[in-house]
Amino acid sequence: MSMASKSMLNAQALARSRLSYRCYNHLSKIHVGLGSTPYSTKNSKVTASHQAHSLLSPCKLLSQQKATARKFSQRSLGQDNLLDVSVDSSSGVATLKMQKPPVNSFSLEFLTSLCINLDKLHSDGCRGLVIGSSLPKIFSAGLEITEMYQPDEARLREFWRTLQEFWIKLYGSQMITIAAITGHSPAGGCLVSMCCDHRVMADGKLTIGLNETLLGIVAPRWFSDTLINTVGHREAERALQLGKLYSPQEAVAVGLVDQVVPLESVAATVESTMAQWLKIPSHARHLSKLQLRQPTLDRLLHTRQEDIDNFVSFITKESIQKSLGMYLAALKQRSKAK
Ligand SMILES: CCCCC/C=C\C/C=C\CC/C=C/CC(=O)SCCNC(=O)CCNC(=O)[C@H](O)C(C)(C)COP(=O)(O)OP(=O)(O)OC[C@H]1O[C@@H](n2cnc3c(N)ncnc32)[C@H](O)[C@@H]1OP(=O)(O)O
Repeated sequence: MSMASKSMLNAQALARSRLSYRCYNHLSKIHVGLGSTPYSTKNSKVTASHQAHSLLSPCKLLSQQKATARKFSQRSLGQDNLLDVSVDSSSGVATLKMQKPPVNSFSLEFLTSLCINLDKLHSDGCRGLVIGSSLPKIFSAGLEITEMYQPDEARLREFWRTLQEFWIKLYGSQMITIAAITGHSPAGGCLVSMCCDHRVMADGKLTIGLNETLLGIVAPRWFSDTLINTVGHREAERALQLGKLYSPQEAVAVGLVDQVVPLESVAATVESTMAQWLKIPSHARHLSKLQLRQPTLDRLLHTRQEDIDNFVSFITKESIQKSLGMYLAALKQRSKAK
């Protein structure tokens, strides 16, 4: 699709959009709440009135996110249930499974839904969060490349702002966060898992890493900061330049993931790790996390607009668009050849 026709479609979508945030929120299968509020769990049933309650209850949203949801909700209407979220009533631990076939790539709508759900879980008082995937062999393929290829600029800006928002929320989250990496986790997928406090990866023919340079693009500073904080400066230096995708065994050896276990043991390992973390006084644990992560968070928080401008100016360069186009074509070709 040409840039002009993509812009026109986006303009039409914006003009048509009459949907409220409440409609948007129906996209996610979420019924959460703690204490006296009803919620859906593996252990408890959800009644119709419970569902109505959770769908109607107001969420704490930044005004930016509300605007995003209103602006672009039309496009996301065809995609149901991007996330499967449940809360265990006894432990207060939420499980959020990404289910956006084929590869859980982060589009604007998906990122918005993730932000909304993080806010909701936090405001409902969840103590822990497990992030996983419902798709076999895929954690997440990272950013939706078509968001960056021949983009509409307004949408591109919103896309990046929402990614920043998601990273800020997750990296500094008060909840104990554990990534259950049961599939490939390149680029943005790796970033999301690195935002978590602990990573459990399935063994097998899977890869994880920041491979941006293989696409001809550069991981922004906050991606590389996150990697440096995870694996150390020297390893990050090599990995970022080479666009290194690690096998699970390589990833555990450099500390990119904390545990590698057989696929069938991932859930139990995550559960027992979470149980251990839950024993630590929450306030002290979160403050300790922030002591280490706040400087990294601040770096982006103080330069958000500049970061968006840099991203837009970089990604819309003709040479970068050409690289992205070639990478996308190669992906499609490989997929067709299977
Ligand atoms: C000095 C100046 C500095 C300035 C810096 C400023 C700003 C920074 C600028 C830019 C940074 C932007 C950051 C980007 C981070 C990213 O996340 S980019 C995305 C990177 N992701 C990848 O490279 C993963 C690509 N995908 C794969 O390798 C494989 O799909 C997989 C994940 C390993 C799964 O393999 P599998 O065999 O199961 O599936 P297929 O390959 O067959 O794919 C199925 C289907 O999905 C499509 N697809 C795959 N990944 C993506 C994607 N990320 N986005 C969109 N579409 C994707 C694939 O094309 C197939 O489609 P189909 O052919 O239509 O079936």
